[in-house]
Amino acid sequence: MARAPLLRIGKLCKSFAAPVLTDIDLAFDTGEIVALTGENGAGKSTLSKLIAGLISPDSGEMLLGGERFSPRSRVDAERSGVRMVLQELSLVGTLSVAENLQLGAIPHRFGFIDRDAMNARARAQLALLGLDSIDPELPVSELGIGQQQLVEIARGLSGDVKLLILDEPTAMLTAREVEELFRQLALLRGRGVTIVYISHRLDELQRIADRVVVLRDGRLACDRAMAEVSHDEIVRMMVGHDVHEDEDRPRRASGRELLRVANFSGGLVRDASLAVHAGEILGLAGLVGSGRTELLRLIFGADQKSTGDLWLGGRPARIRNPTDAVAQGVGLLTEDRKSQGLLLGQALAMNLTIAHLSTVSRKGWIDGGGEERTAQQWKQRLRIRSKDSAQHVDELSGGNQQKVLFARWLHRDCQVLLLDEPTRGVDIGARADIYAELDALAKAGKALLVVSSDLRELMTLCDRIAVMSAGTLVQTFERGEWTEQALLAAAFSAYAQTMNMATDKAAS
Ligand SMILES: Nc1ncnc2c1ncn2[C@@H]1O[C@H](COP(=O)(O)OP(=O)(O)OP(=O)(O)O)[C@@H](O)[C@H]1O
Repeated sequence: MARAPLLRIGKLCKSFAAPVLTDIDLAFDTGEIVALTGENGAGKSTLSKLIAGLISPDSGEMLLGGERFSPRSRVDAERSGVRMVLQELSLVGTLSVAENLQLGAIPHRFGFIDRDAMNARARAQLALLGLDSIDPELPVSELGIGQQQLVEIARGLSGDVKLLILDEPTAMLTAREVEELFRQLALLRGRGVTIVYISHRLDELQRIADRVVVLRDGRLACDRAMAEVSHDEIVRMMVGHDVHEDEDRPRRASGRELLRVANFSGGLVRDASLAVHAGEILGLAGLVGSGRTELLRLIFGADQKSTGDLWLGGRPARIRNPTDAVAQGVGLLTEDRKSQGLLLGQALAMNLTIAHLSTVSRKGWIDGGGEERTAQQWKQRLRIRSKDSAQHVDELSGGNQQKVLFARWLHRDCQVLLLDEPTRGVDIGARADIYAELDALAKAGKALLVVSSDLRELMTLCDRIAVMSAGTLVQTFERGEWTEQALLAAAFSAYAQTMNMATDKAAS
């Protein structure tokens, strides 16, 4: 007799202003990894939030282990063994790793926090993901962003977990951390945990998942064994057409120098020098934590440099803060869209135009009609999905939020654009759209400096790639010169040197 699935979903529907999920029928078996994918705004997070009790369906039903399952809150779902790790980090930076792991259930003894018990429990939780090297007493803010993401996942593993939903879990992880996560997920599957894995990275899905579920416009477009479907078929089911990315195009012709930095130091960054010319895209590769984001922030004036000189358009310039940067034609698309970029409680239109208010205001007053026309134009051009341009950005899907930030800087029409992980959380079709926009910007004579953890992305987009390692710019490659292996070797080089020095010292 066939075993009943762990979770069965029948005719599930959810609308906000418009239908977001329609008649979803699905079943998840015990101990399988299911890939959940689809375009930005297709309804993946909404489906997961329904399962995890964060929101309630309008109609339809769920059965968990054969019993009716209608969680009224996240805690309610967690009591039944259903947990979700959200796309955005929700850790409290000032609290320790252990405190974050046990928020809401911190052990007490004689009325005082029992730190030994708390740290011991935290160590056991971290060990579940092979994170034995993380000190549970460290404040979370002192961990790199990849490690914070892993702590967030470890938190999802506390208690008795039957079903674990991971929303874009690898967006901020290094290749090594991804491997470790995959190893641990395979172990969890072996122990009978069902894992729903949401991602736009199809290569990862193909490696890890047993089954693939594709949502398209809130409906089920595919539910098949992963081994039966090809990469191209999944893309077609997601976006409705083929998507091609061209890694072999020639180098763009570049013009005069628009940005030069010399001997920049500050934070992690040491003595960094580079130049970007009109019409070219310079990539910044390196491991997570190598100082790429920090370098962009120093250039933009978001962090203060200790040394360094800067030239814009060939002239010496000073950028003391982001306002200075924007006034001088320099924009920064941030990696952490929630804390550093988006105005969450504000309308999409406002978020789009905030960096260039003079285009939508007259005599100091916002021209509502102009703002609306501008917003419509960008919505169409980047295919941003929202009810209307008054919708608050926190109601948009993650990928659509990213497109709003990108549109903001396109609208600002900067001469120099710094982009940190520009396609994070963006679906495959939209990614190709963003590549085309970046290409058009370069062809229009802008200078672009792009940080990405995805080497294939840099190899597709860039004319040159500079590699950072442990805070230093170690090598720059021209298009045609690089290989994936050479870029990786450069990214590891400064760490390898430090290790060799430490080994030599220990030996002598
Ligand atoms: N609280 C809300 N209020 C109004 N609309 C919402 C709300 N939450 C989600 N939506 C809408 O539901 C649709 C589906 O969003 P959802 O976040 O589920 O998409 P997704 O497939 O997870 O996208 P992504 O890949 O970008 O994360 C979007 O159009 C979004 O604007």
